[in-house]
Amino acid sequence: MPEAPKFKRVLLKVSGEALMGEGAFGIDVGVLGRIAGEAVAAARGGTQIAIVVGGGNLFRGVAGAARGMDRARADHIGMLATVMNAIALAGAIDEAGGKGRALSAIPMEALCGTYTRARALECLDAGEIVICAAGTGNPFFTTDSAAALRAAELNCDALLKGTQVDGIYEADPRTNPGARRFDTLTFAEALNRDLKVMDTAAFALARDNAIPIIVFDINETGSLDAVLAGTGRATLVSG
Ligand SMILES: Nc1ncnc2c1ncn2[C@@H]1O[C@H](COP(=O)(O)OP(=O)(O)OP(=O)(O)O)[C@@H](O)[C@H]1O
Ligand SMILES: O=c1ccn([C@@H]2O[C@H](COP(=O)(O)O)[C@@H](O)[C@H]2O)c(=O)[nH]1
Repeated sequence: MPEAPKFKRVLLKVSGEALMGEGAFGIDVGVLGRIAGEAVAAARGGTQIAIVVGGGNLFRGVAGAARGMDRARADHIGMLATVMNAIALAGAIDEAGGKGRALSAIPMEALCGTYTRARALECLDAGEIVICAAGTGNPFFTTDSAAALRAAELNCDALLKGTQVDGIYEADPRTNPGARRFDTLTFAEALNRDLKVMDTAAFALARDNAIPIIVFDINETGSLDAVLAGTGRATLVSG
């Protein structure tokens, strides 16, 4: 008999930047297909998957604001970037043999469904992979906060942050190659150390709702499967 999945339902945060692959901008269709395939395999294994996708491969509001744009408008553009990624990911999931359902926090019915909690839960229970687009639907937030929010309201067992690094370090490992990596952290430690891998609002929301966060490298083939099996290289934030 196959082993019961460790998690019944998870929220997977897919880094926008990861979708660039080796490129400097945009979507690498090969990377998109691999991530979609891994999500479909996980869903077939019995874990319900809701995804929040970032937009860092296309546009970040803070970058627009730094160049003189109004921050709220820049964030609107950033949220649209996440919708583009969500539509692409839903298509790749369909091509991988699953059913991808993009639901946007900002209604745009010609392109995808509108996110409501009830609709997302209905789709998840029907075995679909739900991609929550447009973040929280509000400027001045990030998709990490959106991931924590959706994880809480969809009663997810864990928030899996699939990013560009294989866990949380004492400082950004991409600019501090000597930084020490943590296998586990408490929420208090993560917040007190002001680790920049995820924003404070996201850590706090996950802590307040007792949702463990697992940070792992989504660029690594098979990493999602390993994390779901509890064997992957990752940092677990809990407590
Ligand atoms: N203490 C730290 N430990 C690990 N990574 C860190 C740390 N501080 C900063 N980082 C950086 O944070 C990045 C992840 O943050 P961020 O959420 O902005 O990007 P992302 O996951 O690629 O999402 P997106 O591209 O969608 O915005 C990592 O790739 C890493 O370089
Ligand atoms: O709730 C949200 C989520 C995101 N944004 C904007 O989108 C971009 C892309 O998201 P990342 O988390 O950086 O990948 C973000 O920079 C914001 O500009 C938002 O406004 N509200």
